[in-house]
Amino acid sequence: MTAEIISGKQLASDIRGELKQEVESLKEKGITPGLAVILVGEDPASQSYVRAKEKACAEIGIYSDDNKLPSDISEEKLLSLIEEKNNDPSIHGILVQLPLPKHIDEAKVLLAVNPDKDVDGFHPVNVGKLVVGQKAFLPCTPHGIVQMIKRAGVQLEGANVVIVGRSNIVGKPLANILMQKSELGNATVTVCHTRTKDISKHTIEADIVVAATGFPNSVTADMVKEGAVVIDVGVNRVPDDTKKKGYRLIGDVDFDAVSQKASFITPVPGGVGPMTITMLLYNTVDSSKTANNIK
Ligand SMILES: Nc1nc2c(c(=O)[nH]1)N[C@@H](CN(C=O)c1ccc(C(=O)N[C@@H](CCC(=O)O)C(=O)O)cc1)CN2
Repeated sequence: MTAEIISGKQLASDIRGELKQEVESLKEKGITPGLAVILVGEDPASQSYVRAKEKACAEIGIYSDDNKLPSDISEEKLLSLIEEKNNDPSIHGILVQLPLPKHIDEAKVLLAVNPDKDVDGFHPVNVGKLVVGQKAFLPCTPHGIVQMIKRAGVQLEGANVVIVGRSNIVGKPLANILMQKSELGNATVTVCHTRTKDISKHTIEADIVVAATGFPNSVTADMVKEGAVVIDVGVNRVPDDTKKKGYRLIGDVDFDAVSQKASFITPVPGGVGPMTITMLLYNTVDSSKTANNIK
């Protein structure tokens, strides 16, 4: 079997087209969705994600308020910038790019964002709402993954999903979305992690495998069953002198071998990554509508 590729790039472009139209009609009502983007430090990957987010905002007409802070900024100054954005009515979404430098307490920073502007869905209030099945901002990567699975026509209801990775950004929220009694859920979910005794024992039974380990080739062909759907969340930079940037990107999945066995697979680049940014745009537009009592 050769897997069908689920193109996150294509799906992202379709959804961004829909969002662009929605933003145009909001603007006719005098509403411009606004996103505050906060980047601390000079991590090259974070800089590139933030640039991509700002570009995506510009493309669909969202106002992006760009805040680049030095890596040695104090926690106090960062918290006061967040407070300023919490109180700014032109801002409907606030995102603090992660990871933060070691001297800043990430939990404290995420707690400082007004939950109503928390378009990353990382505030404990939104995390809690998701767990108990209340309406909340869904974290962007998990939401993007679920949209890719659904729009590929893959049945989630009753599916056995195995997520490899238990991060707060991907593994845990994805498990919670997929467990919901909703159209985005009704799956049976297993989360594997570094202390799982035999990861293959779980993945080999899965209808859908999500690899979010942060390590290249951590999901191999012998770990997945024939016809499984495989979603690759990894973005790993591998040195490559033949590339202009000096590296190439690979995921967490052994793509060539696994795509000979899977029914659907996501590529890296061009898979989950572009959907992460798209769902951020979606949450920002949604937040601007909620702030203006528009359904
Ligand atoms: N505040 C947040 N911080 C982080 C998040 C997040 O959702 N919110 N997620 C990740 C990084 N991330 C978004 O911020 C992200 C990762 C990857 C991509 C992406 O488009 N990847 C491309 C390749 C891009 C490249 O050339 O490097 C792809 O996979 O095709 C977008 C966003 C951690 N931090």
